[in-house]
Amino acid sequence: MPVSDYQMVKAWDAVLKLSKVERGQKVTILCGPHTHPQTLQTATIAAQAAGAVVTRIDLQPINAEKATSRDLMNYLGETPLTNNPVALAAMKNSDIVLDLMLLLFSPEQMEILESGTKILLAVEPPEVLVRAVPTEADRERVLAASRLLKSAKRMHVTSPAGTDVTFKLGEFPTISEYGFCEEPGRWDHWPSGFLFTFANEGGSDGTIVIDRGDILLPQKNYVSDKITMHLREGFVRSIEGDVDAALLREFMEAYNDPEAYAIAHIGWGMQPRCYWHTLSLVDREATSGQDARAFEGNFLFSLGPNNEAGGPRTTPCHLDIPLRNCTVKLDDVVVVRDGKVIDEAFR
Ligand SMILES: O=c1ccc(O)c[nH]1
Repeated sequence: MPVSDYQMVKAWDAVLKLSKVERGQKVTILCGPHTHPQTLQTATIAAQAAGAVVTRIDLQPINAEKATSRDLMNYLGETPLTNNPVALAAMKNSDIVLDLMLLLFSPEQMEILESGTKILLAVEPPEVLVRAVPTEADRERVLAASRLLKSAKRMHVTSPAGTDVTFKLGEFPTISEYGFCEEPGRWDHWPSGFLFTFANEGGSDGTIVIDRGDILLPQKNYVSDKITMHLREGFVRSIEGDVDAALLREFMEAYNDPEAYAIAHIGWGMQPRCYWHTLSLVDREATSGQDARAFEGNFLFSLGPNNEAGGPRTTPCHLDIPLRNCTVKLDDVVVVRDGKVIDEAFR
């Protein structure tokens, strides 16, 4: 559904207020040729209305020859900010960067955050952004769940499709995403509403079955036949199935990088305003798939880089795979049962 400029400005007003953008603060808007013009224009208006000093930095895209699609998360790590000290200095001297370009998982992003600058990623189209404007209640609920995840030593995930996988936890921090940045040095992604940690190095073992209807990102498709992954000591050792499995194998082989098969972040979705079904309604290239990452009750696992959490892996191959109908246990507490979040577990 089309979004009016007025409605999008109001959405940015809410997000900037939740992110504590105050009069006189420095807001830098990072964009590129793929940035949605309405998102850019309304972000600029809302930042000015908040009394901020607004700078727009427009960077040219890179990696076209390396990626196999135009999806923003098809090739991670190197970004247009790599080897650009001018733009990096501007962002390290800002209070908040509104990232309408996508820096995700880049060393430069880490450097900007370490300087105390906040970064809010927002690359979904306006109709998704206004549907999932974040709230304080989202933050409270995700943080309640993250307190449990932070203390867990083991995650066990099962499903009727045949998933039975165990992850050892504790080496890496827990990352909460609720759509705004209220603290210096915080990164978040609007829309979101999910949380994850990273499995201990070498600490993932078992079987993951990607069932019919589960989603592959950045492919942004619902798999039509089961894909079975066998994991041992933190790496996917085999990917079995029919055409979907063959497509996934070739996608990963194209990176020619053994780190692409490493388990990365693992967690679950808690956003009731994001849905499993929306990917069936949109042009795949119009979204980065945040509905799929955030929908309530998914089990989301990823493969590839773990530098975001301080790990050693920076492979550009990054897969996010949300599964339905899973049961997720932390130590002996069930936090998701058959695809339904158990809020009582966090109280
Ligand atoms: O918001 C995001 C997007 C991708 C990802 O892997 C994590 N969080």
